[in-house]
Amino acid sequence: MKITDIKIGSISVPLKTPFKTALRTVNSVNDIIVKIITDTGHIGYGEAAPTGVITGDTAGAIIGAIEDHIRPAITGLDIENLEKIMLNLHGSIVKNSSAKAAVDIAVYDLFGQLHGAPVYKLLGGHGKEITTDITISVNGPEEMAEDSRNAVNSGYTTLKIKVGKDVKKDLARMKTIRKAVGPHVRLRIDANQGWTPKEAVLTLRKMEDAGIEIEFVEQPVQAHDIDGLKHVTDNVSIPTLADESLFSPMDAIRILERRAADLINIKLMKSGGIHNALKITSIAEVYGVECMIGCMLEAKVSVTAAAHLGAAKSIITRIDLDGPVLCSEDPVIGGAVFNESKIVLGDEPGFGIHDITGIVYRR
Ligand SMILES: C[C@H](N)C(=O)N[C@H](CCC(=O)O)C(=O)O
Ligand SMILES: [Mg+2]
Repeated sequence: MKITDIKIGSISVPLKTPFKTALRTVNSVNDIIVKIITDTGHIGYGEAAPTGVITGDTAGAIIGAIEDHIRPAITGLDIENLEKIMLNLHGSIVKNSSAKAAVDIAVYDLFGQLHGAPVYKLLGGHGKEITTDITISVNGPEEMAEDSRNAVNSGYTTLKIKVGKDVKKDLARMKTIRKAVGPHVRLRIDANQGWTPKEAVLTLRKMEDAGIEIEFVEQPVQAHDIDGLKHVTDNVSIPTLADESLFSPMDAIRILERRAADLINIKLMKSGGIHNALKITSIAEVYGVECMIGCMLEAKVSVTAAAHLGAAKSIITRIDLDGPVLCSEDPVIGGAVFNESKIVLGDEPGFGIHDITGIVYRR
C-alpha cells in the first residue's frame, strides 16, 4: 500500500453559537482536509485546524507545508513502514504541528485499513466508548449560567468553563454557574493564558474560599511562562493542567520534570499527530501524570482520530473532544458517533471515514 498522492481541500462548518475564549471569538470551523491516496486505491483522511493564536498555523501555511515539504518527503513510501513515514514526516519541516497532524492522521487511517483493525485497537484498545465535556464560552455570568444549565439538561456531567477575560468578572462567573448547576456537576476552567501568575493565585484562592469545587484549572498563565505555571501549581489547591505550554514530547519532559503542572492536555494539533502524542502518553505514564485529550475547533475527522487515542490509552483520563457537537452541521460520512457527551468508536478499519461532503480539493 504505497502513497501515490496527497490531495488538499478545505471545509467550512458554521458553529451552533459563537465560540469565545480569552484568545479569540470564532463563528465557524474552517479546516484543511488531506486525502492520502495509495496505489491499492485505499484512501486515508486527515484534518488540520488553523489555530493561529495557539499554534501559529494558518490555512495558507498548512497548505504550503504539505505541498512544499511533507508531500515530497512521504510520496512513494509504503504504509507498512509506518516508522519511515513518521521519520520523514517529522523531519521534513520544523514546527507546523497542524499540517503534520493532518498527514499523520491520514497515515494512521491507512495503517488501520492495512491491518483490518480500528486504530484504537492498534494503539492499545483500552475501550471504545468515551465521555466528553462541553465548553461554555466566556460571556457575562448570567449568560454562562444559562448555557451551563442547558448543557446539563442535554446530559453533560462535566463542563469546561472559559474564563481569563476580564479577571475581575471570573469569580462572579464561577459563583453564578455553580449556583445554577448545583454541586454535582464537574466544573473545569480554562483561562487560555488570560491571567498573570499573581492574578491566577488570587482568583483561584478566592474560588477555593468561596467553596466553589473546581476539578482543575487549564493554562492559567502565558504559554511560555513555565515558572509562572509552577508558581500557580505550588500555591493553590486546585490542580493545574498545561495546555498551550505543552506541544511536544520534549515540552512534556520539561514541564513534568519540574512539576510545573499537575495534569497535561494532549492535542493532535499541538503534538503533530498520533505518533508524537503516543510519546507524550508514555512520558506521562513514567511521571505518573494523568492526561486529557483535547481538540481545537475541529470537525469530525481529526476529533475521531483524537477519540481513538483517548479510548486506547488508560493514562488519558479526561476527554475534551466537543468540536463536532459545537458544529451545526456534520460534513463527514462515517467516523466516530458523537451523541452529545457520548462518543462511540466504530469497528471499521482505520477511522471508518468514508467521505466528506462539500469539500473542494486544490488538485
Ligand atoms: C474546543 C475545545 N473544547 C477547546 O476549548 N479548545 C481550546 C482551544 C480551542 C480553539 O481556540 O480552537 C482550548 O482547550 O484551549
Ligand atoms: Mg485549553
